[in-house]
Amino acid sequence: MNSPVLESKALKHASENLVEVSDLHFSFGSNAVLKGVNLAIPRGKVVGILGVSGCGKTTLLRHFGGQLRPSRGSVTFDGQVVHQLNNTELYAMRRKMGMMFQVSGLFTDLSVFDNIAYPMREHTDLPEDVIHDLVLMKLHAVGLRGAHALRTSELSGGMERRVALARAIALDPMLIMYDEPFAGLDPISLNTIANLIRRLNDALGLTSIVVTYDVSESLKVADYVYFIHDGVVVAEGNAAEMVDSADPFVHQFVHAKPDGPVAFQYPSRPYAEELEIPPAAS
Ligand SMILES: Nc1ncnc2c1ncn2[C@@H]1O[C@H](COP(=O)(O)OP(=O)(O)OP(=O)(O)O)[C@@H](O)[C@H]1O
Repeated sequence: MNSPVLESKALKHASENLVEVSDLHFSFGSNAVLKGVNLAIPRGKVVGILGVSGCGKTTLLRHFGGQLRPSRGSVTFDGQVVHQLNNTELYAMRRKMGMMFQVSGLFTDLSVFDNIAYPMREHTDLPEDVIHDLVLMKLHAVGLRGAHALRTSELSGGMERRVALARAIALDPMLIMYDEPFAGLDPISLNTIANLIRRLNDALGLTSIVVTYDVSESLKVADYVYFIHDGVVVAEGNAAEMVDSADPFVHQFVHAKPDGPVAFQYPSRPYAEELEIPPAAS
């Protein structure tokens, strides 16, 4: 039996992490995407989840919100095992999570104001005058209070993403998940989004997960990063540890080397065999 000291340490550890992923497995048909992911997201931190395109980052995020069900292992959010929740519990849990995707998903026929007000009107009984003030506060936080009357078609890509960010924090979530928040942005907008991720996390007491293939940006904003490759976590650490890491995978990724553990060449037969060159006579 565990000693009380060990037990209390284990409990303390559990409560320090808002999300815990344990031995997570998931396949799309015969395509095994997650093959035993283990990671923890501590409360109050910005955590980066990095990996090449197609390595399963989005699939992992979809387990956090319970949109996908693991074939083995589990995701625990705020002490609750996500795949064990019933629909009502799942719905309540999702209200504690905000999401911002690469594609903003804003309603194009609504104004900026109404896009932010939408989740408040849908999920709360707040009176309109309170919603009005809250929407302006959320827009102010992303620097776009003055843009509240614009239609989303009038926004630049960077502004659109900031509106999506304001909407993601509309219901004061505990956790905010960003899926490729930097993709396709010009350098200034990219910096703005990166700064906002950090500032909002700290000012609002959030926990943030940034899923991306953009190593340099994520190392600037994240307290801690995990590298995913071939369905498992292959490296983890803080930004400084990752920059100095001698691990071949991390080195390739951080220094953007075209070849390394992630091969430039798609797997193939030996060149000589393919070109049908006969072996040299001995
Ligand atoms: N709905 C789906 N049905 C079948 N296969 C899928 C589905 N969604 C993703 N996949 C496959 O699962 C694997 C992981 O995809 P996923 O989108 O999670 O990767 P990712 O790391 O987020 O990539 P990206 O950075 O390009 O978005 C890929 O091989 C992809 O083709």
